[in-house]
Amino acid sequence: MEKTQNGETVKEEELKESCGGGGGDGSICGYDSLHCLLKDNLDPHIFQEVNRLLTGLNCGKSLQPIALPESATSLSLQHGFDLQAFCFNADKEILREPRVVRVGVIQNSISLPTTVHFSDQKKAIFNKLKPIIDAAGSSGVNILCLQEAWTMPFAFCTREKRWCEFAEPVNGESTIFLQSFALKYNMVIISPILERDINHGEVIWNTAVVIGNHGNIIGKHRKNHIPRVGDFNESTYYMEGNTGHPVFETAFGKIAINICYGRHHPLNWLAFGLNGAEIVFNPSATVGELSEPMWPIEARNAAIANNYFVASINRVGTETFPNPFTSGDGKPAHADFGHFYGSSHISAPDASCTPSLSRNRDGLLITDMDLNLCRQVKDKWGFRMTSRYDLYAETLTHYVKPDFEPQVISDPLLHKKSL
Ligand SMILES: NC(=O)NCCC(=O)O
Repeated sequence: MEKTQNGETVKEEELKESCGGGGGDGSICGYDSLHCLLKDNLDPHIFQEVNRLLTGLNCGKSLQPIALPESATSLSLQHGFDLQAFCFNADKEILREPRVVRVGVIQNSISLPTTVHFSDQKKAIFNKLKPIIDAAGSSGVNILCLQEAWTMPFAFCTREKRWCEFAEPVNGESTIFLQSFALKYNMVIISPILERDINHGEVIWNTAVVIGNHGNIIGKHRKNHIPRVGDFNESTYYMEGNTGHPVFETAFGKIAINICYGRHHPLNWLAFGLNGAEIVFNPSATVGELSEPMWPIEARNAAIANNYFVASINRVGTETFPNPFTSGDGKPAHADFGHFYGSSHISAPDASCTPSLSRNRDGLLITDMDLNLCRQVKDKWGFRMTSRYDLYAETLTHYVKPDFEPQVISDPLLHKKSL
């Protein structure tokens, strides 16, 4: 039997080949994303309704795409990266002007096999990113964020210490590389790297460096929560961060970075919100088998609960390592981490969200966001006002004490034998 796929007729067997998440090419049944799959296969009026439920409405409408300059679209065609752009509006206010900021996020696969010389691997990633950053810059992006540990393969599954050689100081090679783009395009750039802290015994951290639009280093944030799940053996390499929950006040708004696994921790999201973040970036590296059903939910929920925008970024592709490793689950040793499913997207405080970038291709997602929306949603829903922080402060104060006992009221009849 034959079916339609991306507008073309294909055999049903071929379609099945690329389904099931783990399907050969990493696509979703041959489609870049769930959004593309639904759009191509549903009647337009049914798709409109499904889309309303899946991605919400912003100021009463589905998100509108933005037209980008030809310089950006031609770079995406020439280099084969997904390029999408949308606009989040806010209501017009009487006293405040709109505060529209253009935000970009980049997802990418590594560029060379993990067996080649480390400096060649790093250089190849730099070269791959150049045209994507140029597309962002020439589109007028104000704040750009790259994916977690973007300079390297996500080698932490191996537990081999040699990958520590990818670590660099905050003012190292990758920062110098990005500073020139920040200056050229008047753009704030968030650069998540494996950091080596030279002044403190050469300790390694998982860090996001915030580069200002003048090419200056504004500061850094270190990943607060380190995964101990599946093949994410990151605690072998670095410790929980010691930078708290900083919000960086930039020329384009107040931003924060919640690095990858931190997205599973609602208090982590809350703390960035309490410090006044308007946009929280979540640079990540995660694989389909582990987290894909959680991916569209957690970021969106954080945006809603904390009245800020969330930009979620995940790398793409399957990375294979020289030596097989085990997952400690009794299954055979293997040499790849599984498929990093991309699907970067942006969520707004009003529960609307963009479609995702591709599941298997590099991509640049650009959104205009009117930051006035954050306060408008606060005023409408009153989450901050009704939050009862004093109540929870008390609960947590008790909980962290060694003599804490859970507040449980048992039914006195629970253990009585029935007559
Ligand atoms: N990089 C990272 O923290 N990954 C953990 C896996 C997950 O949170 O999905």
